This record gives sequence, structure tokens and C-alpha cells, in this order.
Amino acid sequence: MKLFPNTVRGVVFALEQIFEQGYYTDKVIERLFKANPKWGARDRAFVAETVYEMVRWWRLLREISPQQDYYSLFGTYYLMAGHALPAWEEFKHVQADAVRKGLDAVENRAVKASIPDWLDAAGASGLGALWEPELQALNQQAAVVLRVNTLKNSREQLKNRLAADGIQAYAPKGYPDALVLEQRQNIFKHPAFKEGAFEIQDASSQLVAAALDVEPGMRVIDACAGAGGKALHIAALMQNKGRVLAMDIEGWKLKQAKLRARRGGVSILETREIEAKTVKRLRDSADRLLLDVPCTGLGVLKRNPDTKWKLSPQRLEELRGIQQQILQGYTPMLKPGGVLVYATCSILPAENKEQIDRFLASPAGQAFQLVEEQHVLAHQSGFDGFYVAKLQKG
Ligand SMILES: C[S@@+](CC[C@H](N)C(=O)[O-])C[C@H]1O[C@@H](n2cnc3c(N)ncnc32)[C@H](O)[C@@H]1O
Repeated sequence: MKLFPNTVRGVVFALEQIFEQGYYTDKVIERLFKANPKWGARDRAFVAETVYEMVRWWRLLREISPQQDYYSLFGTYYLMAGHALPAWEEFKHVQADAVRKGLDAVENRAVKASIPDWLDAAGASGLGALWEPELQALNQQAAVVLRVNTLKNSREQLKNRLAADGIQAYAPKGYPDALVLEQRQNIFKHPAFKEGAFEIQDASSQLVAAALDVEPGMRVIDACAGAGGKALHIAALMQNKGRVLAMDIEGWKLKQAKLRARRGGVSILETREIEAKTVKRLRDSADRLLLDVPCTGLGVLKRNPDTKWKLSPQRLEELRGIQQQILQGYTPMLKPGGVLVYATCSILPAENKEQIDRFLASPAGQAFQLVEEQHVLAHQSGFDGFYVAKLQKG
């Protein structure tokens, strides 16, 4: 593969923004593409993939690169990825042999897997023997998974429509609304997306709305709805009949949810920014309650590798506090007999089972019974890591 100075410069610029200015990778790439409208599809794919992979392998790259400047780090990555480097002045310190020897010499698991030490310790203590294979899986590139909007088309119809345009996808077993693209590509440009025929949503994430067992006509509250990924899925499962109340403390996310609902033909979604009295006013009002709580995102490292550099043990503790507060504070909105689903995109028991155990042992949890739990690990499912607990209110 031939390297071009302007796209490599783009990669270097993106890394500076991420590691020196603290910006998120997806936002940096988005801005970079806007600033370089002449880049073609291949340039964009090269820049996006290289930046994501370099962020993923950042610790390992820094360990084995002969110098810490961005060009040497890029050169090291490029060799590691199996390519040959051109004879550019910027790469004069980077030798293929030295990189290979450096790689062979790394023994420390956290360095090898390119994660912080504290995270390696937390994963090992939480998952035991499952941590090692999980870590391997979380360092892979994520597949592009669609959630078929069944209000607009069936899975078969969408699959055939995409195939007619040369986009091959398969239907994974056990995920009734999912289609996995055979090849990664920017599917947002396809007209079917603009028509609301699908959303991008990982297969594991699609298990969450399914666990609620909704029926048309129900009143459902999604209390941490964000931009509405799961709320839209819930509405589709309800055949757009009943009411889905999407709530969040961040109003701008709910605006996104509204826009997506319009695109997807969902008319039963209402949004409400949470204020001091919101929960009290909605006491005993929901047949189903979804708490898709804020979490570390450690189950979705494939997709967001920068999470591991931005997280800290302190932030994990803070999130645990918020998760328990949400469980304690929001469950009164559920009617007696109703179903609660608590979900995270984390694989740490500290955010998952331990939170549910603590809730069930507390006064607020006395009315609840655990019905089932899904510990979805990336290396077992092939998709993101998730936790889904279903509880019934007596
Ligand atoms: C995991 S994200 C939700 C993702 C969303 N359900 C989806 O499927 O796209 C968690 C959400 O919780 C919101 N949040 C954080 N603290 C909250 C609180 N105390 N009450 C309600 N929502 C909160 C965040 O703004 C964020 O949008």
C-alpha cells in the first residue's frame, strides 16, 4: 500500500488532538474529514482505520517505538501491521528488525494487550480465567451491525436491497433484527439509511430491548435514553403502538432521539428531560422500565478504544455510585407486576451483578425479583460485551 504525505499528516494531527488535547477519536475523525473534503473513500478509510488502530495499540506502540514522536510511532504501527515503510526522512529511526525484536521481547500482559495496569488488574479480578480471552476479543476491530427497522422493512427485504447494491450482509442466529456487513464500510451514505430502514446498533446491544418483553399498547419508560438507540428498538418491537417515554438528564441527546424517531417512522416516542420532580410524577406509571445506565464502556472497546486511556479507577467508582443511585431512585416509576431491565455495555461485575445484588439487598429492591441475567462477553458472542438483568416488581 502506497503512503501519501497528506493522509499520514492527517493521522498525526488526529493523534495530537486525541492524546494532547483530550478529544474523542470519533469527533476528531469527523472534523478531520470535514476539513479535508478532497479525500476520497480510500483516503478516509486509511485515516480512520489507522487512527483507531493506533489509539488501540498506543501503549504497545510507545513501548516498542525507537522514538516517541508521532511519525516514528506511525512507522512502528505500519510495520507492525505488516507493511513496508517508504524511505521518508520522518521514518529514518524506524527499522523493521528492531520493531520485530521489540515486539517479541514484550512479556507484560497489560503492555502486550495495550491497556493500563489498573484495568488489567480490575479485569483479572472480575473475570478470572475469562479475562485473557476477553481482552483478546476486545482488541479486535468491531463488525458493522445493522438493526433492521421492522416498521419500515423486514430483515430479508433489507438484506436483498443491500445485496442489489453490492453490499453483502448475513443474519446472525439469535438476533432477530440484526444484519452484519461482510465488509466494513460507511453505510450511512446508503439511501436506505436516510429512509430509516435501519440503524447501526451492535448485536449485543439489541438484546437489551428484547429482554423487556414489550407488547403493543404498553407504557414503557427508557430512563437513560440518550440519543434513543434502544428506545427506537423498543418502539419497533411494540409495532409503534403504545407509548415510549425517553428520558435523560441531557436534553441535547433527546433531540437527537426525536430526529431519529422521525427518520424511522416512530410516532410513539415522547422525550422528557429529567428534572427534580419527574420521577415522583411518574410513580407506578410504567409497564416496563429500562435503565441503560452510564457505564465505563469496557464492553465496547473494539468500537471506542480511547475509553481505556480516558478511564480511571476513580471514574469507575463515580460511575458505580451513579448506577446505584439510578437503580434506587428510578425504580418507583415501575408499576407493581412490571418488568425492569438494567443494562450496561461493561463486562465488569462491579458495574453489573454486584450492582443488582446490592439493589436487591436494599430497601428499594425488596419488591423485586431477579428473573434472568445475560453476561454477554465479547469473546463468546463475537459482538460487544454487555450485561442485561431482567427483574420483576412484585
Ligand atoms: C449508556 S448511555 C444510554 C444509551 C442509550 N440508551 C442508547 O441506547 O443509545 C447512558 C445515558 O444515561 C444518561 N444519564 C447519566 N446520568 C443520568 C441520570 N442520573 N439520569 C438519567 N440519565 C442519566 C447519559 O446522559 C447517557 O445518555
